[in-house]
Amino acid sequence: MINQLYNTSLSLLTDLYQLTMAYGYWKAGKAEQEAVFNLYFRKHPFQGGFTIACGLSSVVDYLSEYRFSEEDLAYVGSITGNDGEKLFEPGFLDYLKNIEFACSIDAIPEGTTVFPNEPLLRIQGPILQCQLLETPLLNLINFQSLIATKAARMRLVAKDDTLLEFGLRRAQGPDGGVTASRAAYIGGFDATSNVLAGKLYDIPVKGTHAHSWVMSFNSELESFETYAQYMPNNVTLLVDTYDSLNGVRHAIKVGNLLRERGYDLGGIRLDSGDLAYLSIEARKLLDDAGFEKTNIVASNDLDEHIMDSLKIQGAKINVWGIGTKLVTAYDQPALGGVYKLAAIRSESGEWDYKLKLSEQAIKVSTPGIQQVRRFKDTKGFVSDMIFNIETPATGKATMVDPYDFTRNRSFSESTSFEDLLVPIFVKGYLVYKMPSVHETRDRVQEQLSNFHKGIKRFVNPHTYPVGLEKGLFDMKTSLILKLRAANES
Ligand SMILES: Nc1ncnc2c1ncn2[C@@H]1O[C@H](COP(=O)(O)OP(=O)(O)OP(=O)(O)O)[C@@H](O)[C@H]1O
Ligand SMILES: O=P(O)(O)OC[C@H]1O[C@H](OP(=O)(O)OP(=O)(O)O)[C@H](O)[C@@H]1O
Ligand SMILES: O=C(O)c1cccnc1
Repeated sequence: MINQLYNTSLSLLTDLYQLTMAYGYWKAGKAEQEAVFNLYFRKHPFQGGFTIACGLSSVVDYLSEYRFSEEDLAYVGSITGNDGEKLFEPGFLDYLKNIEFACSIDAIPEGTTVFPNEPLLRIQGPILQCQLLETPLLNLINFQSLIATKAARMRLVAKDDTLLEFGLRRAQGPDGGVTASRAAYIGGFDATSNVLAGKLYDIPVKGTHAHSWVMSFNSELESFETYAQYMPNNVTLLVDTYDSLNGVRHAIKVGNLLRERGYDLGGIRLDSGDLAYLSIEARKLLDDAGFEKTNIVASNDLDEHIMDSLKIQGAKINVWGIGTKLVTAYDQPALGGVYKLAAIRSESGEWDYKLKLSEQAIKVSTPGIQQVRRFKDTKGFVSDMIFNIETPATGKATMVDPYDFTRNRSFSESTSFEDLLVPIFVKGYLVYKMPSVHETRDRVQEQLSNFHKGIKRFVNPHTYPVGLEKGLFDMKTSLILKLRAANES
């Protein structure tokens, strides 16, 4: 079943309602009408002050193979409605068969720090294609951005310590495990225990051993000696099977044997008990025996908050093994990214801007062909302005807080900036060279270092200013008024 999952075409990795809408567009003769959608989220995960964009590489892979196979079409053709009759006409299946991906996509590169309401992806093309892509694009970006963000939070606490991702066994299925390993690496982890992710994504793989190894021998010491004998260049010994500090003493004995053979004791791993107390005592034992360089690895349901607490308690842990709470994003298992229609090309060739109303201001979508301009000064990034590329500000740019129009900021023409969205596909052709996973990982740290530390704290983080360019704000406001008036009567 699992092999079958990964050998299949993934065009049907969408919700049925995307296909029914696509059918409707096709029947109404609107399939090729040009549309623009934005993919964005409304709130940072983990009550944090930043999010890391991740998943674009999977989007590129997905779209590079985008086509409906004969099997896909046979299945779609077999879907029935409430009356048991086929939902889709053969002519529509032929249309799907001949689909060639023809959209243009602009996106914020993976590894960039992003904020609510900023389009991570902008998709422009035939409305039928844009519609079919809503679900897979959200699936790919939401989860990976969530995990990269969680990992980046752990990196902030770990500082220069080593972070190992151990999550595969607790992950949300095979793909949840493999993509989480990649996103965790991008977010700042150093290695994963997930061998398939290592092979697929060129991520370093690392690991220790389990309790079962120790339990399979008559004594802990014998298990350590045997491990060291066969893998002298990879010895990190799990010491807590029976008694952690006694385990450390056994590890030191094995360390001395290793030294006689020209090797060294790489580390010990603590996996239960009071990790602050045990790591401090273990450090003393190791140092007193001359093993100052031996690592102390800790694992056991860790997250950024426990790590923080352990650091405050003076724990002597310098390698952190983290699984469940990272790869399942335990305290917030989903990023609420959405995909909203922002414009449709009218018959006269003009853009007809679109907006979704809501009772809640935060849920009113923003129209326009959006780009994000990130302004910076000598100390780093200062604010982001979302603007409509069809009506860019000339001269001084004014940015309005979308939730309080009395608050605005102006930027002179000389303020330096960077426009975040870059072309990925132009009318179906890939024009973007995907950076390596290692470059993307570096980008995360480089980006974060340019933001004020207030957005990186865990408790009541500072809200980084993101606003709408005044022209776009005014256009949105008048569209809201127009739609409210039209829907009142
Ligand atoms: N000094 C500490 N300060 C804060 N949290 C800690 C400390 N030491 C361990 N923890 C965390 O406390 C949680 C539970 O640890 P606890 O000692 O209760 O379980 P355990 O050692 O796994 O128990 P068991 O021996 O039954 O497996 C884990 O998430 C662990 O990471
Ligand atoms: O706690 P996490 O952050 O999820 O990290 C992964 C956990 O998986 C292992 O435990 P498990 O009991 O599955 O196997 P073991 O016998 O190797 O300890 C490992 O010892 C960690 O405790
Ligand atoms: O290598 C390890 O120590 C490891 C791997 C997976 C899960 N827990 C621990």
